[in-house]
Order: sequence, then C-alpha cells, then structure tokens
Amino acid sequence: MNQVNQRQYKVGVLGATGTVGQRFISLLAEHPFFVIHALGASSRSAGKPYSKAVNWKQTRAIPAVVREMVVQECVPEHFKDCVVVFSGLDADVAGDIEHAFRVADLAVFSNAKNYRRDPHVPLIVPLVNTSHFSIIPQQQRLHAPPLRKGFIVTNANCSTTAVVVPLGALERAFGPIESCMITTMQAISGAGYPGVPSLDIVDNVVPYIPGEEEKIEWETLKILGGLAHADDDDSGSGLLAFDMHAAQPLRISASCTRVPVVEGHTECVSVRFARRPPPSPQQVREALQAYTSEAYSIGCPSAPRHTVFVHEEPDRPQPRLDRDYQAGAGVSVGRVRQCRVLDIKFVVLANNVAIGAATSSIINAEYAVLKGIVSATAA
Ligand SMILES: NC(=O)C1=CN([C@@H]2O[C@H](COP(=O)(O)OP(=O)(O)OC[C@H]3O[C@@H](n4cnc5c(N)ncnc54)[C@H](OP(=O)(O)O)[C@@H]3O)[C@@H](O)[C@H]2O)C=CC1
Ligand SMILES: N[C@@H](CC(=O)OP(=O)(O)O)C(=O)O
Repeated sequence: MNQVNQRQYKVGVLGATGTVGQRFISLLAEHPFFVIHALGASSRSAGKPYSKAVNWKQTRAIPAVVREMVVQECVPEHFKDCVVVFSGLDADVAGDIEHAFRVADLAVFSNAKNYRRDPHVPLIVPLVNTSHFSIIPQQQRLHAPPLRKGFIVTNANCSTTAVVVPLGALERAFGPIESCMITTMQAISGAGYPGVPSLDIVDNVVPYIPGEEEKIEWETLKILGGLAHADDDDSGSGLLAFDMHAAQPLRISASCTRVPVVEGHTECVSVRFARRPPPSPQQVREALQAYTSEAYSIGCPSAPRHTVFVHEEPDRPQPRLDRDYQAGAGVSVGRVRQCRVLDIKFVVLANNVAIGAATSSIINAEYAVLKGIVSATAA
C-alpha cells in the first residue's frame, strides 16, 4: 500500500472538456497517486490548450497542471504512456474510441453506457460490487488476439449508482430484495452541458428521460447479481457470467423525472425483502449506517469513510444541503419508514457528477491499482 502511494501513475482523460471530464480533472489534479498526463476531446477542441478548449463550469479554477496542456484527438498513440485512461466521452462516440483504446492495451475506466451490457465487461459501482473485477482476465482472454493489459471497466448510470448503494447494503444485511419501486428526481447536470433548455426546466418537472428507466431496471440486476460459472453442465471452461440476480429474482420498476436542481439526484425507493418477517425501519437505518465498502477497507483514497449517511431529520436529504457529503463520494439516505404496500421506503440522494460519474471511475481505478489489476507500467 505504501509502495503504491509512493508511485505516481500517469493517467489520461477522454472527453476532458465535458461536464464529467471537468469533474475528473478537478479530482485528479489533487490525487495522491494519479497524475494527469494527456487530455482528449473532439476535433473541435484538439490542438488547443485546455483552458482555451474548455467551457469551464466548476466552482474552483482550472487546475494549473492542465491549463496549458494541449488537448489531443482521442487516439491511443497520444495516450500510450498512460497506465489508466478515464472516459467521460459522449456515448455517440464512446463505443468505437474506447474499444480502440482497449485493443491498444490500455486500461479504460468509462462512464459511458456503451459497454455496460457487454457480458464480458464489468459494470462496477465501487461501493458495492468490486468482486466483478474478477471477470477482466476473461475479457482479455476472449479478445482476438488476447489482450495483455487492455480492458474496459464501466461504472453505472448516475441514478442506478444512487440506488444500488443502499440496496447493496440492505442485501448484505438482510438477504435478497424481492421487489423495488423507484421514482427519481434528477438534476439538470445529468444531461451534460448545455443540457436541458432553461425554458423546459425552470418552473417545471419533466416526467421523461429517454432510456433512463430501462437502464436503472437492467443495470441494478447486473450490479447486485454476482457472478456464476457460464456453463450449467460444469464442463470446466472456467468462464464467468453475470447471474443478473437470477438466483433470487428481483423485480424493479423505475419512473424518472428531471427537476430544476443543478447537481444531485434524489430518489424515492420502496422495497420488499424476501425474508419474512422483514427488518424494521430501525434495523434498516442501522444496517445502512454500518455499511462499509471493500474499496474503503483496502485503502482506496477516494472511497468515502462513511458510505451512507442516515438522516434522522424528516426533511433530509436535500440536494443543496447534502450533495457534497464526503466530497460527493458518499450517499445520503433519509425518511426510512414502513411502507404499507411493500416493506420499507426511504429517500436516497447521490451526487450525479461525483459518485454518479467521475468519482466512481476514479475509485474503480484506485482499486485496480491497489489490487495489481492494472500494470504499474503503460502499454
Ligand atoms: N453528467 C452526468 O451526470 C453523467 C454522465 N455520464 C456519461 O458520461 C459521458 C459524458 O457526459 P457529459 O460530461 O455529461 O457530456 P458532455 O456533453 O458534457 O461532454 C462530452 C465530451 O465528449 C467529447 N466529444 C464529443 N464528441 C466527440 C468526438 N467525436 N470525439 C471525441 N470526443 C468527443 C466532448 O468534447 P468537445 O468539448 O470537444 O465537444 C466532451 O469532452 C456520457 O457518456 C454520459 O452519458 C454518466 C453518468 C453521469
Ligand atoms: N441520463 C443521466 C446521465 C447519463 O448520462 O446517464 P448514462 O451514463 O447512463 O447515459 C441523466 O440524465 O441524469
């Protein structure tokens, strides 16, 4: 661990000028062992110093380390010295670019949705399912020709991330959840910049976010589902597959809305446990408060010490007050109470651009470094 901390690891950021990319840069500029080495964006930005290419929208100034760094086209040769490449690319282009980087034997940690459903790509919310890193050797082996160092790890949709943290904590404490109803109130920053037109969102709630409900319903099953051997007949191929929560089916229904909040997704969640009788609200509060992640236990510097903060006040969590809990890396839960239809209901809030995006990727990469999953040297 000390050895890791004394080393410096060169990293690149794809989509460095976007909403998520800016958050990557703010976080990485102060990172104990990652050093920003290369920045990539579209041809509109390539060739310009970062400070001229970016429309900077963070509260802190552009970090000095990147101000004059020239933005590159997103091609692997400009990133060949990077041990880790973070991607905050627009999903329209992330598929081909991230694949090209993987084939060039680079380790890619992506926020984009493109590979989340790929059966050989782990979808990892680092506060919940770091065990899924174990599928990476298979991803490398099944590629033709096999990859030595390259792979893609994705993190989840920001609304999925918010909800799987308490759901994962509750399953760890009380066993499988049988059904779950979720209603989201998602911040405008989730749509990137400039995002939702002001005339659509000011004084309004928009009850539709394309593709979002399906993503929450599907991604949650992959994240909470664990891994199983791919062959039912135990033929010994050694292949792993995501079991999609199949051992104990979980039914999820999500309804997604966009609300006039800048940062922080709030979600109302109701759950029914398989176990009878179900835990009481007080047992649920205690289990959430006590929950710790493996990422924190092994020393990932960006993992929150307290994963879930449980509010006792009846009017919390609120995005303006709670989105910076643990520097945006933790989640806040409140209003834990009995549900007359299912068992328990609560409200969860997570920072969509921090733990919902850049912070998750960074913790995933920290975990990969600490566990020796990424090589200490570049491709
Ligand atoms: N915002 C959020 O809360 C979350 C976002 N995500 C995902 O993260 C990704 C980034 O989102 P966000 O930051 O909001 O998006 P933005 O639209 O703010 O940024 C997109 C980035 O992609 C770059 N880009 C666009 N076209 C190309 C191209 N042809 N070649 C190379 N680079 C290109 C842009 O560069 P340029 O400036 O040069 O155009 C910019 O850096 C998306 O896939 C999104 O779905 C995931 C979770 C949460
Ligand atoms: N769709 C999310 C943000 C996002 O980009 O999600 P995804 O990475 O799953 O496409 C929102 O609008 O809040």
